[in-house]
Order: sequence, then structure tokens, then C-alpha cells
Amino acid sequence: MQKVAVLGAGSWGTALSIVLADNGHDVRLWTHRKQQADEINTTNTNKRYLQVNLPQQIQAYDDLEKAIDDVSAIVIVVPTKAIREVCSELNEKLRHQPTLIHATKGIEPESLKRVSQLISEEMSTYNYEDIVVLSGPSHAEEVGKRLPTTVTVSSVNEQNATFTQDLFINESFRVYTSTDMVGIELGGALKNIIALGAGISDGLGYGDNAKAALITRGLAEITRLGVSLGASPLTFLGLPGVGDLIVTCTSSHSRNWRAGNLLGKGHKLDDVLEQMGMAVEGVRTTKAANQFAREQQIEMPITNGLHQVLFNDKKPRDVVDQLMNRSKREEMDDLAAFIRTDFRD
Ligand SMILES: NC(=O)C1=CN([C@@H]2O[C@H](COP(=O)(O)OP(=O)(O)OC[C@H]3O[C@@H](n4cnc5c(N)ncnc54)[C@H](OP(=O)(O)O)[C@@H]3O)[C@@H](O)[C@H]2O)C=CC1
Ligand SMILES: O=C(CO)COP(=O)(O)O
Repeated sequence: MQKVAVLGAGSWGTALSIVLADNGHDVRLWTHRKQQADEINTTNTNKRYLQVNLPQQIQAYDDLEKAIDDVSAIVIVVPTKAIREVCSELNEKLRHQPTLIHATKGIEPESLKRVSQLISEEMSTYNYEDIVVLSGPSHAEEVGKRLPTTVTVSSVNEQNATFTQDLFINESFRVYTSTDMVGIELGGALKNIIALGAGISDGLGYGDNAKAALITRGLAEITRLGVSLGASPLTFLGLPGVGDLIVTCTSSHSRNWRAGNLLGKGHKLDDVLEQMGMAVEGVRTTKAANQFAREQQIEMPITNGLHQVLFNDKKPRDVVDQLMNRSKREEMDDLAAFIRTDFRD
């Protein structure tokens, strides 16, 4: 049994707390809202975020210092935009060196940094190499109901990855390890861009062929950007790559797909985000990836089209026309070269 703090009591933090509690751990779920902590502790529910009853071993805290006291692991699950703020407070209050794990899927616009990089910049006693990421096709709504789910954990420090695998693995939550930290983080972040696009396509009524095309050509864009940042192309064929891409583009649980769906039906971005009331990471990630692709001259036409819809008021139908009428090309060109290089290594 381990003492584990989970920082962020949204849908994913709550679902991961259930997995940890099922494994017999002492779980401290930290929220910045006292009312929410009271609800969890008195009724064993967190109704705004997850429609399930919570195990008794989950104790909620609104005091960060108490939540992290004496824990052997801290799981950070706030949205990307809150990572620096939460980690800077954590850095002030942490007096020991528990394993730091994050399950957040995003990239910081402007700096274009991954979440593990943001965490290590804020935490003075941690190197980037020590941090662990947990990612994969895993909607909170299904994990909360103990439906079979598979994820991958990765860290440059392989001992930390194995520790995290042991912490979470159980009969309904299967955990793999990987050594490709960069690929795992980028796969989880970038699939949200494509899921917004898939939602838009469905909102426009464009059908299953269009969605399959978005998923497949989206994977090509994710791979191009990922490889340029040092990821293995093979990682994008795994759970945190194509696995997460499929689940996010095809499930109505997905916040990104749902937001895209509303955009495709003609709603305005601000109204959509207000209506969602939960993290829609793909919006900021589109900004980050589009900037990176422009600066590095990486071909990402879907990401660029989505950027035009989100930030330049371009009509989704016009973007689809634009994508369908690009110049002719061979399907696999650069991608085949990536895969060949990786196998030679
Ligand atoms: N939901 C899912 O199925 C999955 C989500 N993820 C990833 O997990 C991350 C979190 O997503 P998710 O749980 O869905 O998001 P939610 O919107 O459900 O919850 C986010 C939580 O973080 C809290 N929060 C936001 N800002 C701060 C802050 N500054 N300080 C403290 N707490 C804060 C929110 O509090 P408040 O109530 O005040 O807004 C809320 O409790 C995202 O990166 C997402 O991509 C990954 C896999 C699955
Ligand atoms: O990452 C997820 C599933 O693996 C959740 O995706 P959404 O944030 O779109 O709900």
C-alpha cells in the first residue's frame, strides 16, 4: 500500500483515484475548491465531473500541504494551462522527494514545451528525466466504471516507470511501459487536434469515410511533428498514438470531439468552451502545433486548417474543400522513410 496524492479533481483525476483506491492505496485527491472536497468526503461523489460512487479510501483535501504530506507518489492531472501554477505551489510546499507522475495531455503555446518539461522547470528538486507520464486511450467515464482500459507509462528513469506501472496496474486497467517519453507525451497531446477535426467533420454530417481519412492523415501529421522532436515513429502506432487517436475521434465521451461537433454545427468557439465547462486541450494544442509546424516547415495541413477555423473565423466547409483540393501526392512518401530509419536503428 502506498500513500498517493492526486492533484486535480476533474474527471481524469477522479477516475485515476478510483484505480489507485481499487489497488488498496491511500488516495488523497486535492482540489482547489473546498466545496468540492466537502462533497467528496461527505457523499463519496464528485457529481460535476464523474457519475459514479467513489471508494471510501479516496479522501479529498483542499489544503495542498496536507494532501502531499508523506506520500510516495504525486499524480498531477490538472489541465496544461494550470500546470505551472500548481507545480510552483507544489514546489514551495514539498519537503521530500516522492515520484512525480503526470497524466495531462497538452503542449504550452509560445514555449512549445511538453508537460514534463513544464513540471521540471517549476520543481527545483526534480530533473526532467525523473518525471513519469501516463497516457493512452482512456476516457475517465469508462475507467470510472472499471471497463477494460490500457495505458502506457514512460520515464527516462526506467525505475520510476516500473514503480508507476505497479502502482496503477490491475485486472481492468492494464499498464505498459515505454522508453519513448517524448513520443508518449506528444501522441497524447496532438491527438486532441485531430479529435476536434473529427468532431467538426461529424457535426457537418460528412460521414465515416471523412473521419477515417482525418484519423489516418492526422496520424501522419502527428508522426511528422513527433519525429522532428525526437520521438520514435513506432510510438505513434501504439496505445498513446493511434490508440488514443481512435478513442478520441470516435467517442462521444471525448471533450475534444464534442467541442468539434458543436463547431461543425455552427456554434462559436467561445460559446462552445463555456458550454463544455471542462478542459478542451486541443484548442491550445492546435495553436502550439501550428506555430511549431510553421517555424520548422513541417507539413500539417489538418492542423493548419483547424487553426484557421478556431482562430481566423474560417468556415469548416471551406477548410475541408481546401484539404480535398490540395495538390496530388504519394500517400506514404516521408512516413515510409521514418519507419525504415527506425527499424534500421
Ligand atoms: N477526462 C479524460 O477522460 C481524460 C483527460 N486527460 C487529460 O487530463 C487533464 C485534465 O483533464 P480533465 O480531468 O478531463 O479536466 P476537467 O476539466 O474534468 O478537470 C480539470 C480539473 O482541474 C482543476 N483545475 C483547473 N485549474 C486549476 C488550478 N489552477 N489549480 C487547481 N486545480 C485546477 C479543475 O478545477 P475547477 O473545477 O475549478 O475547474 C478541475 O477540477 C487534461 O490534460 C486532459 O487532456 C487524459 C486522459 C483522459
Ligand atoms: O485523452 C482522452 C482519452 O484518452 C480524453 O480525451 P478528451 O479530453 O477529448 O475527453
